[in-house]
Amino acid sequence: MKESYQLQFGDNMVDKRISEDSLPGFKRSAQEFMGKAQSVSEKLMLCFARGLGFPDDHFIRAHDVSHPVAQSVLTAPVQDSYYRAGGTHADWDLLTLLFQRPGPSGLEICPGREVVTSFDMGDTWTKIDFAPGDIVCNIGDLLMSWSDDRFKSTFHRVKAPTDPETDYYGPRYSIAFFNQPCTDCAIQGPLKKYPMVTGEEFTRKAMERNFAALKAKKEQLAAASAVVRATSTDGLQAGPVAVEATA
Ligand SMILES: O=C(O)CCC(=O)C(=O)O
Ligand SMILES: [Fe+2]
Repeated sequence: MKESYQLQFGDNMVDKRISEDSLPGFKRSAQEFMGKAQSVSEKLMLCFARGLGFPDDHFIRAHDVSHPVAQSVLTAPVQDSYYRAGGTHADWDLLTLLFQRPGPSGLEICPGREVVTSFDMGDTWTKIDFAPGDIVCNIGDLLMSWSDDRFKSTFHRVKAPTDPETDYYGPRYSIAFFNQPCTDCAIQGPLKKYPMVTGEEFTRKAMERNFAALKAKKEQLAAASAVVRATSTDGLQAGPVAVEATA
């Protein structure tokens, strides 16, 4: 089971906040946390902008604080599934900051992944262990596109525990801070490899692509399990025939 609570800056949260009565102090500490996550993001945005030859505030202006979404994700282990949080994916935003306490494992990344492999077949995964105070920063598809593919988005997954010796089986809490672009910003890399799109167009297309990929993956899994069912049914039918033959 996976449960998540989403927080945003500004008016988007009016009427959606957990009330002060039910969780005293939560609003204040959540806002403080988001402000800090935003300022870490802006420092990174400045570095990436400089690296690409853009003005220092190029990405910062395109990520007005009324747009980013911080998503707090609570996941409990699904022991019979290879995937836990949402399967293999790259985020579609500019940068994602990941926060979690040391201990609960699961996050794995695939650095330098060759895009030629289909989804995660044959990929090599690296486990990420968090030390106290660590923040993991994943590059998203938006930065990949905005850098003319110079910075590759990070494929990652949260894997279900399979090894009692090394894996964590308890409830898993993590916070992802997604830096999503303003709807009206103009997105194009310095080399103009891709046509210019607005933040709204980029996000809409990324969502469409992700949902199509998810649908294709589900269909592929359904087809694979149909083959397994058919094979095991064949096996059952072969049993009595063999018994009859030997009887
Ligand atoms: O829970 C995590 O560590 C990662 C979550 C994630 O990849 C996502 O929400 O996009
Ligand atoms: Fe992610």
